[in-house]
Amino acid sequence: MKKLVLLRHGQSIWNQENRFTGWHDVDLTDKGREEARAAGQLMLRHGLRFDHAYTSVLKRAIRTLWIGLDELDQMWLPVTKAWQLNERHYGALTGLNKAETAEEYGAEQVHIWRRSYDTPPPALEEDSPYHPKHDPRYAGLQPEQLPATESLALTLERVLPYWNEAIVPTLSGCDNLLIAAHGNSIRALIKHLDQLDNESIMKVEIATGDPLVYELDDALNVLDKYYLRERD
Ligand SMILES: O=C(O)[C@@H](CO)OP(=O)(O)O
Repeated sequence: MKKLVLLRHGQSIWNQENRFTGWHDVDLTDKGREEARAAGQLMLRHGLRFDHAYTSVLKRAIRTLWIGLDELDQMWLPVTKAWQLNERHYGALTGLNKAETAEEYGAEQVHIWRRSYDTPPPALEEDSPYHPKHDPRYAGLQPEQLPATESLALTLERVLPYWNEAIVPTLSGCDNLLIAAHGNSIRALIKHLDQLDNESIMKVEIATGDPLVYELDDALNVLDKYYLRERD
């Protein structure tokens, strides 16, 4: 039996400030580091050790992974960083306060932007400093690969090919894999793994620093799924 653990990063500075974040590269708060440490300790207590780890190219996920692996004494682990595991791009909402945006546009509209399956937020202008074309970490990508906004559906369109082409071959050849990522890139993976329809995935929320375990057979069929804290 294989184990796949999905771990959302600990609280970030913009989570704390209640700002739309997406691809903006904001770090963890002290609380976020503590959440990452607690997640690592929880995995340690349950005897989890990994053969490989994946994360995004955003420091809140990378640092959560580092802290978790440090707790497991597995800092030596091979790690693959992939932009495809980034948070969904929040478009022109990036940096805005979520409560103030709800006051301006209405709670219903903001809920549609945040949780509808296929309605993306308004797109970023190309000259916005938040546009990924200005960020050297994406210099190797084609212009059409760089999002100016993303719905969950569009996020899935880049997460799923990466899952199939990169993660599945790795997972097929090992026992235990850790993915440290983001609320919406993890929701995209969950939609695929649990075969949820577009309606059901809207209700799925992912907490920070809360390891979610999938037990899989050799063909990567899901045998069981649980939050590790439920078994603590
Ligand atoms: O701001 C973001 O990038 C995400 C995750 O914090 O927010 P939401 O909860 O709206 O998906």
